[in-house]
Amino acid sequence: MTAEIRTPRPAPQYFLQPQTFSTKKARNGDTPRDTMLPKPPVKSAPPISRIFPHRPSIRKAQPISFKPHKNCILSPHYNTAIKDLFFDQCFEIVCKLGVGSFGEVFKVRSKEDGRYYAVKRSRERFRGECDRRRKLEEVAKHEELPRHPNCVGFVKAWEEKQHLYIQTELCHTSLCNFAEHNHNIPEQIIWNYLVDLLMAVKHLHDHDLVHMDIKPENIFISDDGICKLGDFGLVLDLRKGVDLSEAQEGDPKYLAPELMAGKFGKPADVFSLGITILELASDLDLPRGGDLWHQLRCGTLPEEFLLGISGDLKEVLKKMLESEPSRRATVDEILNMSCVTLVWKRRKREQVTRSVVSSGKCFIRGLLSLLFTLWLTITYPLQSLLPQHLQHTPTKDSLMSHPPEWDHSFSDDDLFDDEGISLHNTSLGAPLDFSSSSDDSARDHDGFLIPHVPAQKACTTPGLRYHPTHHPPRTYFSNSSGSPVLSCHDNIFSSSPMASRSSRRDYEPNDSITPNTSFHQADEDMAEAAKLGIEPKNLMGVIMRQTFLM
Ligand SMILES: Nc1ncnc2c1ncn2[C@@H]1O[C@H](COP(=O)(O)OP(=O)(O)OP(=O)(O)O)[C@@H](O)[C@H]1O
Repeated sequence: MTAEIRTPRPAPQYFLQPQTFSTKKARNGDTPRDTMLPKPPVKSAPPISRIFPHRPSIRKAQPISFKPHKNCILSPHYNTAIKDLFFDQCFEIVCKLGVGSFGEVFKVRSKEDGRYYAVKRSRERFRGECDRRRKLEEVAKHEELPRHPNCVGFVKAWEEKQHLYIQTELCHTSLCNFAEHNHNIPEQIIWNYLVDLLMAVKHLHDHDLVHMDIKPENIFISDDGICKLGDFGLVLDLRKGVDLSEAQEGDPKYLAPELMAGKFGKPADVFSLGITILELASDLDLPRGGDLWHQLRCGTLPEEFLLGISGDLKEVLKKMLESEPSRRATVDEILNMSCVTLVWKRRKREQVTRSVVSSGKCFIRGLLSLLFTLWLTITYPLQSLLPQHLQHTPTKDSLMSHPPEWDHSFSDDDLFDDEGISLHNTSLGAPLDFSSSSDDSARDHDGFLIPHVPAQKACTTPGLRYHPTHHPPRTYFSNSSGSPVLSCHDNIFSSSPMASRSSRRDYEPNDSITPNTSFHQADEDMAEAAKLGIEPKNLMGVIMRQTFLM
């Protein structure tokens, strides 16, 4: 028998490929970064009715929750007798935010609390019970994650007409969109985002959860510039033991090398975050495969990726992109690096300040509502003691059924009251005089009392002519968007913008008019009013209006 002569196997060589990365700036947004992800293949499945012949069709929206004691009422505003979808009944759709492989995401305004949210609606109907269960997994994973300021907050989920809806906190944009439209991002911002994301990943890892799909598309930026981790569809719960048949790896571009060998664990998130930050800092489209892809996973960071990046950031990136998972730094180790700790402490301070401010706002809102209720409780019984014609004080009910009308599309006319008084001219400085209020002519067309305002005190803006009539001047306060939102002295229940335009003003060209008075100004006005002894009724008007606006 002749021995088989074996020639040595050739050493592996990567195919030489044209470079698979380009600068984002060079593309200048002309071509999309990646083509839209393809829809999942539709296998020619038999109709659902044939697979589940006896499955009762669910017509109404069904809440989805995997928490045992969660209140399962979708919304008190939902009328199941109406054919309209729960989504249409309870939300106003503002715009479509984006489309992913799973679904379409809409910016919506909840009719229940008036706040804005993002609602993701699955693109395709459930293709059977298995498909439905798989999609609902995302809800279970999102729900089990404890809340954190650097993770996109989950609100609720429901299914209707074979579609899954997930309502979450609304963010300003995704990191992917941000990077597409912003080049040469200052390193300070990159440090901020890195630390925000490290805090999010730390939160997950502290709960033995692994995200498994960290990439710019799954990272969001809030209105106040905070980076938040989202899309928890692939999260692995290490406490439940990793079932490798269930585990799914994310986008190959951000994939940790050990995942190719089926080693799932926390270091994979560190690597994906490292690639994400490298992409942001270098402004390059990183490769999805090929030579460079392998180089990045062998611990070699090509110099061309690191141009213009500070030494500190390079060091952090090298630790995060270590090829061997056991040698790769953990999130805690990175957070403890002195250059990161500095930013971490600052971001934490900012976080605390933000939460104190928002708690303060909530507290003031609660206090003002309480004050208003107290005021109603005290004044309502007293009213019966007043002569009949003075008994017109609005009740809370009438307030709710006739909320103040805000005119957002205000013109020059709106900056002046009927008598030509600048609305900026805070006439709260003038003490109100109810002495003539017993006269019917001192009531407006709705029958509300109109206080008499002495002209000299009311008109303090030079260059404005004021013709005192029975109408009081107004003070407008602004909301954060700068829209005029309330007027103080005239009765809020009759503050129709149309009524305010009933007569023309006299306007001098050199009038210096500022359309709005800020809340800060409003506080000063209230203090001024208190000094001058303004009636509580008017103060309560101010308080109520502020309560509505907070
Ligand atoms: N909470 C949110 N706030 C603002 N915009 C959002 C929010 N969630 C999603 N979007 C926008 O919608 C787009 C699609 O969302 P998302 O990536 O979550 O969908 P998806 O179907 O889960 O995608 P994929 O599974 O492919 O990651 C995002 O790129 C983003 O622009």
